[in-house]
Amino acid sequence: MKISFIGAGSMAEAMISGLVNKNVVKGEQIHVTNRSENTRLHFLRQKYGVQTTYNLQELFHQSKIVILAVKPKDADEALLKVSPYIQRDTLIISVIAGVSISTIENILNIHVPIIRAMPNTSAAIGQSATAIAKNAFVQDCHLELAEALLSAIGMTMIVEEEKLDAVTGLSGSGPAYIYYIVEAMENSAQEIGLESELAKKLIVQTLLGAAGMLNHSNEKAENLRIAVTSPGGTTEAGIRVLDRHNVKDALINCIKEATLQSKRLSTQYHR
Ligand SMILES: NC(=O)C1=CN([C@@H]2O[C@H](COP(=O)(O)OP(=O)(O)OC[C@H]3O[C@@H](n4cnc5c(N)ncnc54)[C@H](O)[C@@H]3O)[C@@H](O)[C@H]2O)C=CC1
Ligand SMILES: O=C(O)[C@@H]1CCC=N1
Repeated sequence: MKISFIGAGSMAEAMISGLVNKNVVKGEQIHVTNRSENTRLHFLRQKYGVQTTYNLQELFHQSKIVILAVKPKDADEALLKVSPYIQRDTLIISVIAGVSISTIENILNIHVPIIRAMPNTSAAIGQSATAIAKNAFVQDCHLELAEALLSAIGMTMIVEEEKLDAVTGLSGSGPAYIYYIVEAMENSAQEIGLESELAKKLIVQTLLGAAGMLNHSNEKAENLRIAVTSPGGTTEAGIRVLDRHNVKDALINCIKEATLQSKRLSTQYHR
């Protein structure tokens, strides 16, 4: 099976890394192109053994799956460029945020199966939370193919396309919110007198443990938080500061704003 990537940035690399490291396909079965940065293609070739080219005919020849991984602003140009090479039985998987299936259909102007997916960068270690939506030309065999591929980079769920803006705001961007919190934890470590290496280990295990608790216990996050918070204790003192700064509201607004931005992009790039 040959898989072609249009776009060779962070998301493409996360997916390539997940696919190759989980042995779903060999590196040489993956073909990659980007706009013009040959050094980036060279890097991916060296690291994952993928094939790279700027010859689109070669890229698409016998390619069963084409993964679109360019930025929303470049979608129009990239789709126009590749449209002459798309065959009716090519499965298109787009991870482009905020570009609707109908926009892709309108630009490609050919009846092809299209799956719009919203993964996140944890795909690199097989831990993406991915939601997918499909167009009318997607048959069971295409869905099976997409799920087999995407399950190698994490968990996949099928949703209505209208939910993908919210998915983008919540879990597509989600890793960044967590890293933002970790940055704050790392910064504080210095000030409270913990060396960065020790702090990093403690932080990462704390995240893994909390994620494991959320995954394996039947308790809601709120109850798990309450269980940590002894009356008159340290957590209570810390969380009081978060509440004073309305951090929960800020996070809620952050996710709503990211969702809105996905909707704005959909309008901006609608064709
Ligand atoms: N980075 C992330 O966490 C996630 C990103 N996405 C989506 O994935 C897409 C890619 O994001 P990143 O990898 O972060 O972007 P990036 O900027 O790292 O990579 C974009 C790639 O597209 C290539 N490109 C641009 N125009 C092109 C053209 N006309 N023909 C061929 N290649 C072209 C660039 O050369 C570059 O390799 C975006 O649409 C983003 O919304 C989706 C989920 C998560
Ligand atoms: O920031 C972005 O636009 C992309 C989509 C989800 C994560 N990164």
